[in-house]
Amino acid sequence: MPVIGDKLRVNRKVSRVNDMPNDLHRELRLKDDSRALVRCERAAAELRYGRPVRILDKRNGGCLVALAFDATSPAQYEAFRLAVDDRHSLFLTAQRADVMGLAAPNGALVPLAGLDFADASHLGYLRGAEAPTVFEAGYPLAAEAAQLARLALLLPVAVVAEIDPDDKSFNDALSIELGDVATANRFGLGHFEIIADTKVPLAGIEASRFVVFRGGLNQRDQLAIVVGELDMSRPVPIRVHSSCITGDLFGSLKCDCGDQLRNGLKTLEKRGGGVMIYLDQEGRGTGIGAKMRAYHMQADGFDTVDADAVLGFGADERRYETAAAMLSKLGIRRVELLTNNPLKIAYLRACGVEVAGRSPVLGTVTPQNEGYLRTKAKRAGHMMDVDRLMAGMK
Ligand SMILES: Nc1nc2c(ncn2[C@@H]2O[C@H](COP(=O)(O)OP(=O)(O)OP(=O)(O)O)[C@@H](O)[C@H]2O)c(=O)[nH]1
Ligand SMILES: [Zn+2]
Repeated sequence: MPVIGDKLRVNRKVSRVNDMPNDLHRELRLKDDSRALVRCERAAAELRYGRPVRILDKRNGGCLVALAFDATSPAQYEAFRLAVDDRHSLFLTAQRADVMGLAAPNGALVPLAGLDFADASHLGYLRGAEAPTVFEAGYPLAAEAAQLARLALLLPVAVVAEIDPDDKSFNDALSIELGDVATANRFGLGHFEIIADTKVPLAGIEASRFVVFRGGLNQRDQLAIVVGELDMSRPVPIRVHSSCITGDLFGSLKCDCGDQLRNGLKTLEKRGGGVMIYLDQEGRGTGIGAKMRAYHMQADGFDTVDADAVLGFGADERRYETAAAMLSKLGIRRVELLTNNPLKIAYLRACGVEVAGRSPVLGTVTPQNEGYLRTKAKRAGHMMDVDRLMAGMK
């Protein structure tokens, strides 16, 4: 791959730009969409440190100041409460509101006046919280705050207060604009460069290369493992796998991910060639922290979907623009997808990938993962017959 060549080209460009200061400024200026992306990334970092962020509705002149409750300390909560004169509310997603018995399809805003940090925690994400008697329907600025928290891999629960856009008390808070998170998601996931393409022989699969992509949201590096030779004249066998640290790496018995990863690679090898796209989407896009909190509830009998809903998440928070962009960069248009998940097929198609066929990819049923597999089949429509799998094991 011409990675070193690419680097040289970039260096030549930089030195040319250095000779011409005006062009340098033009090169470094951000375009509108990437401005939204960078605003979101910076603001997400602020939220993770428990700092407030302003969300502006430029069209209607509104302004909301928000904290991600998940990353807020009691002291930060108290400072915020004082700064907004107790006019703060907790924004809960529609899923969390539903768990609490509130009919709020756009999410719910629960006034927090008089409630302390522990009360707010109960309302925000803990189990068995009593439904509040007073709440308002959510609105887009508040929902944007929760989406930004989600982007920061925090629970989608925001402490919010409306302020006058000219209010100076939050002057040093970073601002995003309404709609920025959607723009960031759209724009941020489609732009990739291959920065390395290196042979890494795997046990039993010696002909494999690790291709590293850079770009997208947070400029996070993403990985494709190319097995054997790709035959582009036919649909290319592809596994799009979301990371599961517990299963892929440590052999957790609670899911089938590790088996699917290894069986998927074996299948690609048997077919003579294919690609494993390994996406940085731990816990169906909720992050390892939320996934472990959800596991904690599963130990008490919640299934995987209900546990995620308690934390405010939808049944599947993943996105596949990244996978589509990686496939396109590899020159792959038509694929045979190794999956049991009908939604994954639908999402990839919606992102422009031509899914010409599907093959199942299965793992072993264990006493610890049986419930999880049944839930996948029952609630997410996975094409997998758990009883047959178990009968086959006997
Ligand atoms: N939130 C949450 N995520 C989980 C749980 N168990 C596994 N996961 C995540 O679920 C995802 C599974 O990803 P995949 O194997 O790509 O996809 P899939 O939806 O099972 O579909 P297949 O293509 O048929 O395997 C990974 O991101 C895991 O980390 C759980 O109990 N809760
Ligand atoms: Zn797993």
